[in-house]
Amino acid sequence: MEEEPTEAPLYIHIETNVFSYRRHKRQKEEDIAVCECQYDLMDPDSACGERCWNVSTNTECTPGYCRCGVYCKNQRFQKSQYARTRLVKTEGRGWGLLADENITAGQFVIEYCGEVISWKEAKRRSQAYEDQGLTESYIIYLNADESIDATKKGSLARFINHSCQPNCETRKWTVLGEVRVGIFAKQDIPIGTELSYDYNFEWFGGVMVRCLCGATGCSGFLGAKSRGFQEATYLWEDDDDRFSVENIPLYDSTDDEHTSIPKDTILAKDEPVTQENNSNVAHTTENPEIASSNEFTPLSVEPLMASSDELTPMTIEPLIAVPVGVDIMENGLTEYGAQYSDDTTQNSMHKVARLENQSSPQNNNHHTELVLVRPTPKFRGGKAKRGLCKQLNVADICDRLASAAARQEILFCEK
Ligand SMILES: C[S@@+](CC[C@H](N)C(=O)[O-])C[C@H]1O[C@@H](n2cnc3c(N)ncnc32)[C@H](O)[C@@H]1O
Repeated sequence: MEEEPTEAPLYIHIETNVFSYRRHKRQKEEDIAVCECQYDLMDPDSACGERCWNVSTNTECTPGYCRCGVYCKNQRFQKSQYARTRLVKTEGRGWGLLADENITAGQFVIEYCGEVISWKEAKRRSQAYEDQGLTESYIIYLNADESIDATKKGSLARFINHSCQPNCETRKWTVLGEVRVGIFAKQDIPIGTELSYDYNFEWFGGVMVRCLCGATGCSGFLGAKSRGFQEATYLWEDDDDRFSVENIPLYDSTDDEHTSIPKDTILAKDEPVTQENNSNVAHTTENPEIASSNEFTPLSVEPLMASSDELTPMTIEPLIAVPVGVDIMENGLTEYGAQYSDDTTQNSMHKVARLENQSSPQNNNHHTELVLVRPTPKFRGGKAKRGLCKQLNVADICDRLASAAARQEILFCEK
């Protein structure tokens, strides 16, 4: 079925994300999540294994801040601890990536690296690639604001094809303050098997690609279940809010809305692309000691903006701390307590991360609503800034309401 590669695809091979439109974030010390693991020679899992807090929140340990030191096993993105893989030419689906060793369920296979770009830029590039007649798409969503474009620069993950019955999945991890996207094995994968994941959540919109994955129950097109696809093919009713902003999940791995751009994404004809480490046969990705960084995101959501002359001054309360602590009990339930205080910023962040995380790696089937626990904003002098209350002009607001009933209701309440 598979042929050996004949000619090397053109792209620049990278093993760390490239930041094209903004700087790489610098992690502040107070934002570093420090776990409680301590290496015990007799217990290999003690060095940041499944029981590590950071692992359970999809956060990598920060070197220098983990007591397990060099034994810490939770720095896989940072150390590019990839599975061994190699390129193959497939029939009808271009290049693909094979497992070049037996991979076990849950194993980190490879990071999806590319250029981290804004959502706007992704949209622009997607159109440009399409206009250039490029037939493969390499842009995936990292989060609501950013995408990863592996069209010109990327890791071998860019060659992983879609399947409606995939053996891998994407997961987002926070690494040194940046979100990054990893491909993880959903099941044991024997050597020589083609790797695949479901593009359904990553489709960006645009040209439809007929899916040739061959799976029973194949959805027919790449990303056919994605929001982008449905938006492009569905006739909207006015009151249809299935894809309203409120319904857009916050970021996360296998279940959230990644997006791969439409089909025609690729290299500018006038900008030839080169491949570092150029080889036209197999690329292996075993343990390169290089760091990388980034992740996916969904949806084309136009910001809800109004021009200033349409707006009545409103009371704007800063988002202030919910005065409770939140904890996850061992059984996965959420526990609320009164342990929140100004100096628990780090803890709160950790807890939020833990909540977010429940819907991904180890608990992919358990979707938990995100409970947002925002730390009280700190200001110089250590005092929290409280709400700035401006007076609402209720009559003016009412003037702008189409419904008389709503106007009356508001005026009545205001009285
Ligand atoms: C991220 S690239 C995957 C690598 C690509 N095959 C290559 O040669 O570089 C995504 C593109 O591969 C093709 N592709 C991936 N999975 C496919 C599938 N199941 N059926 C048809 N085409 C597929 C589509 O053209 C898609 O835009």
